[in-house]
Amino acid sequence: MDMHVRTARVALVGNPNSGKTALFNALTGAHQKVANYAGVTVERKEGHIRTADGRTMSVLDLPGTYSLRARSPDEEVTRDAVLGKLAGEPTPDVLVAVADATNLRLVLRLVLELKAVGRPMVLALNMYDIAQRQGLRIDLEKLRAELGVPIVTTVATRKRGIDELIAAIDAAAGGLSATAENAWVAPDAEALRGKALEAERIMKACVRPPERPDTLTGRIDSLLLHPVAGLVILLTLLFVMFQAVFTWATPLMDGIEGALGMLGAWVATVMPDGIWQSLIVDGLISGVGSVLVFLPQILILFLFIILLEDFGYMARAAFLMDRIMGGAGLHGRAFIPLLSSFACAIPGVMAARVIDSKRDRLTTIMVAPLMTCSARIPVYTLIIAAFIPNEQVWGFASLQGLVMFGLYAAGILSALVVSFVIRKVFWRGAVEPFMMELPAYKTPDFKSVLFNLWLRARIFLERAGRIILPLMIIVWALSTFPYPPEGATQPAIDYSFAGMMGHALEPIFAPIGFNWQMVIALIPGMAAREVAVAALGTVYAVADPESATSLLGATLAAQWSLATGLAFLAWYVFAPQCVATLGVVKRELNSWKWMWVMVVYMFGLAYLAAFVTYRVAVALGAG
Ligand SMILES: Nc1nc2c(ncn2[C@@H]2O[C@H](COP(=O)(O)OP(=O)(O)OP(=O)(O)O)[C@@H](O)[C@H]2O)c(=O)[nH]1
Ligand SMILES: [Mg+2]
Repeated sequence: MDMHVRTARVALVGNPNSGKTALFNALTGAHQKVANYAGVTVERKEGHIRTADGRTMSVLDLPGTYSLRARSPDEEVTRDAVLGKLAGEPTPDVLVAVADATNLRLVLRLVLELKAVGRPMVLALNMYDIAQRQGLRIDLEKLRAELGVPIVTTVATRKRGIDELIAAIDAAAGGLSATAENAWVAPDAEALRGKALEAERIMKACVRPPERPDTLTGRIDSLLLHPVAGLVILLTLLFVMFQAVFTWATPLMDGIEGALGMLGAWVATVMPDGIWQSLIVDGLISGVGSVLVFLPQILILFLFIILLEDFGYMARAAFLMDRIMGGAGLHGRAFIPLLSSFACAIPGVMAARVIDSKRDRLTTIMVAPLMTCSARIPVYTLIIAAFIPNEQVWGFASLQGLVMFGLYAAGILSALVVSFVIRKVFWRGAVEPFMMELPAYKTPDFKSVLFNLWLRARIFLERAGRIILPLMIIVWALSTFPYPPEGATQPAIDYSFAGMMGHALEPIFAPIGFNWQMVIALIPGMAAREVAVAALGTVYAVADPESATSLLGATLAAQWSLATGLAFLAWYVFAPQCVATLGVVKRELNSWKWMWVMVVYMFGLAYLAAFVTYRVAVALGAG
């Protein structure tokens, strides 16, 4: 086959955290997730490069690996992609080995393994900016000669060396025969040792360490990883984060809330009273708007997370938590999936692919949805703002921020307890020690932080449009029709379909203090957690049109007892109210059984927690 007719296929292969995805984004203009810890990418992703003369090549971004002798599911993806064994996918024409230039020792061994595959190869020495800043001297000529592959230096985050890399890939693709067989056979321990020695020799011959070694990382680490000081710093950071979520966001939220209230009032004056006005004001503005208000808080939380990720702190936090997690029976690498679950359990469950042991992976997936995902933020903040007084405690901390902190802590603690129980009940055996490499500290890049934040905002807004909006139209319709009979004495909503459903299910939820309006909200809330907030907005707006233009929080504070509000919070720490997560759990574990185990145990915990909370609160006089 003529290589210049068919598009060449390129695969990016390298150690974890070497910048493969950053390079992929720079080459293709994609926006895949990049973060400063190992194991961010767990799936193959495809994109396209344009060469200088306008042809295209396809590129694969792959999970990081140290060897083609794959151990975990994500590493298998990389091995199979390199060897052309991935279903429906031809062997790549060119392998681009992506190396962290400051950490060549391990990647040289992988390069030697990749050479044995017998494909044309280019070595990208990425993070060259850091290598130069550290004063590391790499003899590129000698390295080229030793390895026998073309070498390009790159700085993926600044898009430096990208054109040169494309040219080198193009040149390597030009000279190949399309049918070359893969010469690779899985190396035995002996062969691997040989490769390691060879890599060591090349390393000595070509790389001279900096004259003044970098002591800053060591100095920062001795503080941040200190068993006592480190934990104090971690807790302080979390504390500041949750305080910020409440204090910084308030003015912005007030602004959005005010604007939505004005919009509703304006629509009410320009549209004639009646069904269309009710749909727009009660269904759309009150429903969807009650969720949109939470955008500032979500962005503040993500700003913290993105900054800490890029700086390289998250891997240190994992290191600090390792003893605690190990004690609870969690695998060291479970930290990454659990961390991702703070954004959303879906990427979290998928990230569990970095765990090689099947049982450890299952345990991690089973507890990942207990981490507080961002869809819970609207629920938590709505209820906290309505029921927890906006007071200072100890003179400096906001009580609302502390409650939020407590809810996050409850999620983490319950994940530890549940995984401990799974270990004790289902299987025993040693937990693998923590083996995550600590990345070098990096100053977060202003532009990419802003960009990541924008991506987050977009996800949130898209969910509001794609999931919440259509559901709110349904909730509105169910709460409006059928109309009450002549001479009805109760509010109209009592006679609607939603009212009937709510009243029918109310007895199940009465023991935990939920009223029928809440029951109605829980049903569409199965689609996604924040939908419950939107549904409450619509249900209360339909029930009392006067309240449509006032704040949902104020309505709830007037209608619910404190005990009910607290029980609702407790419910949301545990309830598995997200069909998308359940779908991903089913797919990743390839098992309906475990998905149902998750549904049952999480609803069980939710009911129990809400029950206890409600009863205790009532007993203390908050009923
Ligand atoms: N200074 C500097 N930072 C870089 C460079 N390339 C990547 N980074 C940063 O290095 C970190 C890791 O980058 P990723 O692209 O996520 O690494 P990866 O190889 O895809 O990692 P995995 O998917 O976990 O295997 C991120 O914080 C990037 O911003 C570079 O050339 N210079
Ligand atoms: Mg990646």
